[in-house]
Formats: sequence, structure tokens, C-alpha cells
Amino acid sequence: MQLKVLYDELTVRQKIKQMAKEIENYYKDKTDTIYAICVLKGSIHFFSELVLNINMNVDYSFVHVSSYAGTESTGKIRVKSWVEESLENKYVLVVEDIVDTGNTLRYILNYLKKQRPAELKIAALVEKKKYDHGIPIDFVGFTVGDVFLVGYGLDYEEKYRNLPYIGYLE
Ligand SMILES: O=P(O)(O)OC[C@H]1O[C@H](OP(=O)(O)OP(=O)(O)O)[C@H](O)[C@@H]1O
Ligand SMILES: Nc1nc2[nH]cnc2c(=O)[nH]1
Repeated sequence: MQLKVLYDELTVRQKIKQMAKEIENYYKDKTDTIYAICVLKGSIHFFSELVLNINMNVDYSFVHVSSYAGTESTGKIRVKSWVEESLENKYVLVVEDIVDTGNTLRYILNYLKKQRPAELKIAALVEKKKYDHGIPIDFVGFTVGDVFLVGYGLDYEEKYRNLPYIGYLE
């Protein structure tokens, strides 16, 4: 398989800055603190870059879930760690690197809703439109078709996560 560049480093960083501004504008009249949840492992770089560019207070926490084997979803979500703090009455923003089948996000949202946040919003760096996953994403960076992406946190069998750009395998 060959690795090709889809979005170079500058394009990714500019997109994240733009998303951070959108997020800031949305929240600034609602709350003084956003509670952002990073979905590990893939979202680590997007999450870090995003929160560094949001010019208001952001508290955060992490969930670690996984479901992929190679390029395919197993459909089974494995939870490796979860948020420990209370989310009650918080303005929760779930930060995902990519939404594809929507299985991971559906699972996470289902549990987070039970923790009674004031509001639950979603930011995703990439939304895949292979088929309709049916979850409205509030803040989206890039929209792609049927392609398996790597880089900027995204892996293929734990490789390529630390590429500073988004690429695809062909
Ligand atoms: O919409 P879906 O089809 O569920 O796919 C999206 C999920 O797949 C990847 O996680 P993965 O299970 O590969 O774990 P990782 O983040 O640790 O790589 C990615 O980081 C998303 O969380
Ligand atoms: N690395 C990676 N993980 C995914 N999980 C769901 N879609 C993708 C993808 O395109 N790349």
C-alpha cells in the first residue's frame, strides 16, 4: 500500500484554528467553561491543537475506546478508560478525530447523556460520508468519501499516528 497526502500540515492546522473560532463563537454567550472530552487514541493531536486555539476556559477529560482491526470496524466497542468527573450541568464537547460508521460516537453519546450534561455537542476533524451514520456533527473540519485515512492521530495497525498531516493508503 502507498501513502498519499490528502491534507497537508498547514491545511490541517488552519482548519483546526477555524473550528476553534467557530466553537468559541458558539459557546461564548452560553457558558464561561467548556468541558471537552478527548476520544483516545486517535483524537489526541486534534484535541490538543483545538483546545490550544480556543480562547476561553476549557476543562477536559479523556475516554479511551477502540473498535477497529486494520481498516474495518469490528462493531464491538472496547472501553479502556472513561471520564471520572461528574458531567452534570456541564457544557460537554466530545472531540473525535473521525466519524465513519458512527458506532464509536453513538456508544459514547449514549453513556454521556445519562450523566446529565447541560448540553452535549460534537466536534470531529473528519466526517466520512461512506454511508449515513445518522449523527448530526455540530463542528466538522473535513468531509471525505470512502477512503481510509492515516496521520494526525489516525492509525493503520498503530502505525502513522504521528504524521503531521492527513494521508490515505492506496
Ligand atoms: O465511526 P466509527 O466507524 O466508529 O469510527 C471512528 C472511530 O474509529 C477510530 O478509533 P479506533 O477504534 O481505531 O481506535 P483509536 O482511536 O485508538 O485508533 C477513530 O479514532 C474513531 O474513534
Ligand atoms: N485510521 C482510521 N481510523 C478510522 N476509523 C474510522 N475510519 C477511519 C479511517 O479512515 N482511518
